Amino acid sequence: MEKIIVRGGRRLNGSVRVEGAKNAVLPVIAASILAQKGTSILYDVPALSDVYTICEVLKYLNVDTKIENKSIKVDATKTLETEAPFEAVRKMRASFLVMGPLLARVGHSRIALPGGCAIGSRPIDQHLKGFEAMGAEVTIGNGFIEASVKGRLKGTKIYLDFPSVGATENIMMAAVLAEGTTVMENVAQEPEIVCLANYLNAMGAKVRGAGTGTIRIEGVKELAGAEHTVIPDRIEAGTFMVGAAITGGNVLVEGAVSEHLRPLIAKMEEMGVEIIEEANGLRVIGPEELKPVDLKTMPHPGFPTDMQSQMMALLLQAKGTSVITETVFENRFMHVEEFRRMNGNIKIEGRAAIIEGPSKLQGAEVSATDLRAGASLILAGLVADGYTRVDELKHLDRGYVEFAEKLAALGADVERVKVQETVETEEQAETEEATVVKMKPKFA
Ligand SMILES: CC(=O)N[C@H]1[C@@H](OP(=O)(O)OP(=O)(O)OC[C@H]2O[C@@H](n3ccc(=O)[nH]c3=O)[C@H](O)[C@@H]2O)O[C@H](CO)[C@@H](O)[C@@H]1O
Ligand SMILES: C=C(OP(=O)(O)O)C(=O)O
Repeated sequence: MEKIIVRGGRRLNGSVRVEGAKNAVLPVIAASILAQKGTSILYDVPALSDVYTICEVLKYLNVDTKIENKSIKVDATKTLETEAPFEAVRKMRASFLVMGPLLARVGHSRIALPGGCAIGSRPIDQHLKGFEAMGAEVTIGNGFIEASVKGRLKGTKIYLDFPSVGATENIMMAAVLAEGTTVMENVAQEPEIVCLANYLNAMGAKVRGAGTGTIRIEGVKELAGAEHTVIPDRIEAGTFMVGAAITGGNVLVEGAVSEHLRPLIAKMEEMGVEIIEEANGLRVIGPEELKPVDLKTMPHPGFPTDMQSQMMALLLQAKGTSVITETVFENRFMHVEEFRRMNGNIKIEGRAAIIEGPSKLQGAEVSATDLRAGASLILAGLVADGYTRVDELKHLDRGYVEFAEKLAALGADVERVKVQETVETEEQAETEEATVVKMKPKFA
């Protein structure tokens, strides 16, 4: 079993470069399926387990991918398969994003139902509503969702009940090859949507309005592979910004785009954190004392749910009471129990978490309940007394490249180790200690 072990007490100093965004690269790789001719080359691709997972899904669909040095070549010119089995979809819900492109290009797709996940039930009704509105017939059975259309999908007007990021992306990818014009309303406005639209347009699509509440797509007959650079990861950037703030450090987060981080910057400044825009990123300087704030997670440009647990770690260090309300996911407070193990003073009331600070955090054995929780527990460990050991790193590896190594380069006392649990009998337990072997992360 692997763990990250942190010893609290060091300030972060120096600079760190953010990777390409996980939540942008996954839909972009899925969109590559739409290219009937030519090869796509994507740049600034992060070495995350999720990227390998989506490439595995593409392999089932007979799409070739080749990862090389932060770039990836995607060739979708062979005859496509249209079925993605559960073993491909279970690791990552974003695998479902292949449905829109398949439906658009070959008129059929059968994808295993993604199933539940640590942060809530996460239905896909809005994706399906969009496909059906464009003329697809959707059936659900035996753990699969099957969608098919005779001929091409038809452009239409679609109003989403909620600005779902995944539904906006999936429907947008379906609509680019539809006959006629599709107008999507109440859509997600996240920077990752704009990144996807730019890639689709580079492939020959006609998408307008991405980044606003209404997207208008004129369907085209064919798309070709294109080159595209993935935007910087605003959540990884935000995580390091919190790292600087929580330790009272001074860190330049290279590649952080202030426009993408407005809600986080606003809240951190309210807390007394100094954030300076520099030519190549954002400099974050932690104050001696942090002020409490209230925040509510919302679709972009509201406060991102993917930064909720990191902000909770920070608010545990603020002097006074803060309230975080989670409105995007129904069950995204699993990390609270883990923070409590570290002596964090947090109460849950429905969708709100009430945080009393400053909590004198103590190192403890904790589990990453999801990928952001993993990062947040490590952040809390940076200021806790003694050693914090975080396990379930498979979640962390979905969203962070070399997280421990990057923190160590900023001066944190942190390392990733492999713990070989060799203890088999009680007798052995008295004589043998678990062996700790330092190792590089799996996806470096
Ligand atoms: C790979 C990726 O980009 N993941 C991000 C994406 O996830 P994802 O695309 O899954 O998130 P959505 O925006 O779709 O989900 C937001 C909310 O809408 C609900 N919903 C969604 C679709 C649907 O058909 N029906 C429905 O009810 C979900 O259950 C959830 O409560 O956006 C989330 C919200 O910013 C982020 O936390 C995730 O990191
Ligand atoms: C919830 C997240 O991702 P996913 O939608 O891939 O589970 C996340 O990135 O925090």
